[in-house]
Amino acid sequence: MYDWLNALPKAELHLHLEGSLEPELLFGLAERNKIALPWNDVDALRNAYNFGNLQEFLDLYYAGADVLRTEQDFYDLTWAYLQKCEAQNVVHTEPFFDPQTHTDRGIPFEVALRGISEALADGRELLGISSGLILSFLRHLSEEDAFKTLEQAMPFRDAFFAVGLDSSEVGHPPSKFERVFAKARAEGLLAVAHAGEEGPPEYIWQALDLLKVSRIDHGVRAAEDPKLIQRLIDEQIPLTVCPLSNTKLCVFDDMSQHNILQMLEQGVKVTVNSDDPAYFGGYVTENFMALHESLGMTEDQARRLAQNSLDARLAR
Ligand SMILES: Nc1ncnc2[nH]cnc12
Ligand SMILES: [Zn+2]
Repeated sequence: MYDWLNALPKAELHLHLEGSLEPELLFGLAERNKIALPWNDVDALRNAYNFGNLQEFLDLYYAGADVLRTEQDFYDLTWAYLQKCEAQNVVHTEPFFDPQTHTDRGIPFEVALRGISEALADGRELLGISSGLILSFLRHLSEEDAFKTLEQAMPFRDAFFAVGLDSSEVGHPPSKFERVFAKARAEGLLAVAHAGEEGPPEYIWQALDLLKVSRIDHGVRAAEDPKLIQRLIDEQIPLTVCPLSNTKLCVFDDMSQHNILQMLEQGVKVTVNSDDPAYFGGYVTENFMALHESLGMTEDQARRLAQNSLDARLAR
């Protein structure tokens, strides 16, 4: 089944580039940039990948991203991810880039963006993988900070097709960024947002009504609100679901409890994605495989999930 799932053409619509930083590359970049790490070796770092919730993961994820310093580092990170895409027949990808993770440490916006954009261009040319980049705001930071980030991005407007919203969800509702998203949309950017990962269904309503998103990232807590589920079905709003992420971050205690196939059968436009594959134990194919092993996902269901991902592409 693994090889069959791997060969299925698919799109990835929920991937944080910083979350694809494998421990081996992390150690390699630390050595190249002469950065001392708090872990003795790759195995010690991997052993730290035990998370009780989203925040515990984010603390390690931001610490890991500190090894990314130069344009070449961002190129290497993105290129390594694209090679995984090629190996798993991911024909199209729409990754997130969180500039604040880097600008707050003194890395210029354009250094990170240039490395990422060059790798995506090479991915198109050399691997035939189409892509579009999402400028994502860190929601634990202020509205003012997000406005500043949007302003920094404007000289590079054409490098992005959408804005997104990620990081610590609870306590940072979409409403906090209503005005920033309005400005981004006025610039012609589309909008997506993480909502209903750890946060309540109300955050999904806000993302739809206040941020006017075209897609919801995660959204698994929509299942608690039948009216919301009906709206997602009626309007065919895609959810970018990340099964291995949800179990690693204890959104579900076990994969056997995941609700993605239930939503699929209800008619919700759900897709399968890897979120932060280096930290959660696998890329897109491993996420599909986990659904097969723990939930009995059939080939027909896998085909529909893959087709949903191709239908839900926003970058052209
Ligand atoms: N799963 C996730 N939720 C929110 N922010 C993130 N940043 C990276 N991964 C994330
Ligand atoms: Zn995410």
